[in-house]
Amino acid sequence: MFELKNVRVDGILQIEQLTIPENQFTCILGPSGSGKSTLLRLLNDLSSPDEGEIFFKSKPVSYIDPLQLRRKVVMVSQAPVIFGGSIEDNLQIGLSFSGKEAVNAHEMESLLKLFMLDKKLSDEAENLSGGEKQRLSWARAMLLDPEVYLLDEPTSALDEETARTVLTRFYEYAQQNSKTVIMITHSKELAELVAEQTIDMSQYSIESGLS
Ligand SMILES: Nc1ncnc2c1ncn2[C@@H]1O[C@H](COP(=O)(O)OP(=O)(O)OP(=O)(O)O)[C@@H](O)[C@H]1O
Repeated sequence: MFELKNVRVDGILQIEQLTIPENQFTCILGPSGSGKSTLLRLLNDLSSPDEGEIFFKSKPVSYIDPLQLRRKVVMVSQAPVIFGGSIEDNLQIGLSFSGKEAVNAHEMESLLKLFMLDKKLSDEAENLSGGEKQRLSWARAMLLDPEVYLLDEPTSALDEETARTVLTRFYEYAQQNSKTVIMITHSKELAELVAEQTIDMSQYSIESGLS
């Protein structure tokens, strides 16, 4: 699904060749500062390499309209993005940004259940805890039904049990719907739970001392 060739981000990353397969769950592991988020941002053109090329479905990312690319390749960032208003507003806003039709309350409630969010759609999103906001942000991405999910430590603010349950459910959804998932995690245990392959960033990090 993605191929990186001779990619260099000055002072951060040097990747001669890396392939990330379609319809699989890939986990990115590596020490803090090793360039995991930088790699993820390259994949949906939120940043560009100083050298080299990234291909999405054999097409150079630099030739694809960034908005079109980001409809197919959706990022759930480390710090959840929450808008003013209710939980429902926060779920629908992603759809309206991308010109998609609104979903009904039943669909949104099922999603809250999947993410173990015991809240009403009318509740204020700003009042949610950090871990709840993280899951709301993730749920919003799911409504967009992208081909690829880029997840930057989506369970970092969750307790171990909730992280395992939510991730297992998401894994099952991804399997059933042939989604490609690329997830950064610091947890080897979570990676073992869901990863079909792992990328160890130490080998690509210019800060060689990190490995
Ligand atoms: N826009 C930027 N300009 C300059 N340096 C940057 C920029 N973004 C990231 N860096 C640096 O690049 C290195 C890699 O950062 P990155 O966020 O990709 O690491 P990471 O592996 O995701 O770290 P963590 O696990 O702590 O989130 C860090 O040293 C960071 O300070």
